[in-house]
Amino acid sequence: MTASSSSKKGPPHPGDQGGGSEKKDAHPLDDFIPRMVTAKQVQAALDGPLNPFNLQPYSAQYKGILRNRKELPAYAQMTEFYEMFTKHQIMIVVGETGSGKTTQIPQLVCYSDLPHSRGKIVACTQPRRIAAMSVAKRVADEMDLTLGKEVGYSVRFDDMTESGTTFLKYMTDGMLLREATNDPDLNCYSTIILDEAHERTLATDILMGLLKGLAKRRPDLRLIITSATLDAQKFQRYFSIRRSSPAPLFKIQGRTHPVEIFYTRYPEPEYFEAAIRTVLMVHRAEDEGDILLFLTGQEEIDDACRKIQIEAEDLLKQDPDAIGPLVCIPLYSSLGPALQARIFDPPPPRKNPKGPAGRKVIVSTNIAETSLTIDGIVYVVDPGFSKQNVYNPRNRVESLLVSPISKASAQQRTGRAGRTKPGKCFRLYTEKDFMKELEDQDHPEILKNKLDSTVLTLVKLGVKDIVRFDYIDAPAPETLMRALEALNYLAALDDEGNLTALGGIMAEFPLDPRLAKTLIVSPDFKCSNEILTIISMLSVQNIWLRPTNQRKEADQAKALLTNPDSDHLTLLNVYNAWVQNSKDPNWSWSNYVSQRSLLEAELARRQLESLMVRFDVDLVSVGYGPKLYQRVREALVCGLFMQVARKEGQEYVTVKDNQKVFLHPSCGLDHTPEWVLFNEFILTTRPYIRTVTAVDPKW
Ligand SMILES: Nc1ncnc2c1ncn2[C@@H]1O[C@H](COP(=O)(O)OP(=O)(O)OP(=O)(O)O)[C@@H](O)[C@H]1O
Repeated sequence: MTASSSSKKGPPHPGDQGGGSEKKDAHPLDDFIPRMVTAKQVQAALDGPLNPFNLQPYSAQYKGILRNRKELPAYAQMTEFYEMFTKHQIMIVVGETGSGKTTQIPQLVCYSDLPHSRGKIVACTQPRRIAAMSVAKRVADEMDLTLGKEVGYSVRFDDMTESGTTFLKYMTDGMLLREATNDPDLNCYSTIILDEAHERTLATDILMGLLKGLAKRRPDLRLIITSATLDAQKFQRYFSIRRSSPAPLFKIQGRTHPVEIFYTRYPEPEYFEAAIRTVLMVHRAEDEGDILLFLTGQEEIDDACRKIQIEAEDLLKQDPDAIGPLVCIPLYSSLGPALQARIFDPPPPRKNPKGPAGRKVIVSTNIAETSLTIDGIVYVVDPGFSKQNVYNPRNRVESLLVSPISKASAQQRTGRAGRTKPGKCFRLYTEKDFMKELEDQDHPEILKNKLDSTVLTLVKLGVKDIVRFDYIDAPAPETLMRALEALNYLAALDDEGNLTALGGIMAEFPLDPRLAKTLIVSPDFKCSNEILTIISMLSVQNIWLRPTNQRKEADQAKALLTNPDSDHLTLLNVYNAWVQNSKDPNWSWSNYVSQRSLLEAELARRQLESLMVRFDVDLVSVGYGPKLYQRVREALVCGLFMQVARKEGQEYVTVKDNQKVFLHPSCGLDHTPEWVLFNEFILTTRPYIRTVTAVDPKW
C-alpha cells in the first residue's frame, strides 16, 4: 500500500498473528483492512505509484482510463458505498445505465478484500456470456491486471480464470448456479454480486433464493444485488432481515452522458423497414458516431446487415464527399466469440482525409441490451421488439415469439448510447405507446420457461420441497409438476422425488436433462463417442449456411452430407467429415457449413468429454457401419423417448400429448417414417418438430 494509507491502522485481519511487535512475513498490504477499507484509502491506492494488487507500477493506459473512471457517478459515491458495505451483509444497488454498477462496484469490493493473497474470490454474475467476457476484459484493463489471471471470467464451455490467482471473476449466473451444486456453501467466494437482477433470468432467480439462505449460514459472505431502478423495492423486501427492515438501498445518482430520446409520430406498421430507413437516415444526416440497431433474430439481422450495407454503398458512390464509409456487423448469441468480438473493431477509415468519418453499425438481438459498452456507439435504434421464450406447461410447447419489449428493456437499450459521449436514441414507436402499451418489466423467466433443468438443479442442491422453495416469484405449480414428472420418467428422480445416482450425474452436465441422460447411457450402446459429437453439435446453432443467392448450391452440398434416416446422424457425419478434412475452413466453406459453429461444437465436445472422464462415463464406439447407426438411434431413444411422434396421414402426432406436428423444412429425411423422435418442438408459422430421427417402436 502507499505511504498515505499505511498510517491508517484498523483492527487486525482475522488471519493475523496477534500480540507480536513486527510481523515476520508481513505483507505490504497488511494494514489495508479488509471490510474496513475507506474511500480515501482506495482513492489513494488508485492514484498511488504501485498497483496494490500486484505491487507493480501502473501503466500509462491505466492512468488514462482512471481519468474517465473518476467521472463516473459510482466513483463520486465511494464513501457512501463503503459505509453501507461495511455495515450490511446484503445490499441492493440501483443506478442508471452507465453509472458504473457492473465495472466499478466489483472493484470496490476487491479493495475491501485486500490483501487478496489470503482472500477469496469476488464473483459478479451476468445474465449473458458476451457481457461477462467483455466486462472482465474491460475491468482487467481498468485495474491494470491480466485477463485470465487476477481478473477472469467463466462462461459455459469457456473458463478464463486461474486457480489461486483470480480474485475477481465475472461469470454467467448459470455458471455460479452450477458451482453451487458442487459446493452449496460457495466457500471460495467472499462476495457475490448478482448484476442485472432486474432481468430476472431463471438462474438469477434461483440464485437469489439460494443466496438468501446461504447468507444466514455464512455470516462472512456479502451479497450485492444490482438492478435498474424500477423494481428495487421488491428486492429490498425479499432480502429483508426482518419484515420491518428491508435490505438497504444504495442509489447511484446520475449518469455519465445525456441521451436524447426521439419517438415516431405515428406507429410504424413495418418495424424492419423502418429500422433500416432510420439507420440510413442517421448515416446520412447525423454527426460522427456508431449505430446500434436492435432486431429480434439471426435471420432478420443478417438480412438487415445485407440491406444496409448495399444501400450505404450506393449512398457513398452517389456522394463520396458528404457520406462516409459504413460497415455493418451482426451480433447474436450463436455467433462464436471471435465473430462477436468484431463489434469492438474500429469503424472503417475515411475514404479521403477531408471526407466524413467512417461509421460502424451493429445489428444485434437483445444480447447487447445490458452491461455492454461498445466504445463509439452514439446512436441507438430501437424498434421495440424482441424474441421471447414462452412455455405452455399444458402442451409442453416452448415457443419463441416476437413480442414488444418492456419499458425496462427500452431504458437499457437507450443506455447503450451515451456511454462514452452524449448520444441519441430513436424509438420506432410513439411516446404514447411507450407509456401505455409497454409493460414496466419483462416477466421473470421462471414464470414463462420450462423448468426441467432448474428443478434437477434444485433437487441436486438438496432443496426438499420444490414447491415451497423461497422463490422471489413462485412458478406455476403445474410447470413444476411437469418437470418432476419428466425427471421421474428419465429416472433422474425416484418415485418419492429423491435424486437417483443417475440424476446426480445428469445434473453435472450443462445440458437439457434428456440429452444428459442420452449421453450417460450411451456407453451401454457402445456409441458414446458418437453421441458426444451429436450432443456437442446440438449445443451450437446454425451449422448450415444458406446464403440467399446460393440456396441451390447450399442445399446440394447439404444433401451430400445428409443421412436419410436421421438428422442426428447427419450432424455426426458433418463433424466427422470436418475432422477428416483437418478442420479446414475451406472445406467448411465449400460445403456450406459454418466453420465457427464447428469450432464451437469442438469446444463443447472437449468440455463435455472432460465431464465424462470425471464421472466415469466411458468413451466407446463399435466402429463405423450400419450397426453403429442403429445403436446411435437406440441411445437417442433412451433420453428422448418423451419426444416421439407417429405418422397419421400427412402429418405426425406426438405420442405423449397427442399434438399435431409437422416435419420442419430443414429436416433431411428422404421419406416419412412411421415413428420419429425429435429434438425440438417449435411453434412458428405451424407447430414443427426439428432435428428428427426415424426410430423403431420396439426400441
Ligand atoms: N469497454 C469500455 N470502453 C470504454 N468505456 C467503458 C467500457 N466499459 C465501461 N466503460 C465506461 O464505464 C461506464 C460504466 O459502465 P458499467 O458497465 O459499469 O455501467 P452500469 O452502471 O453497469 O450500466 P449498465 O447496467 O447499463 O451496464 C460506461 O458508461 C463507460 O463510460
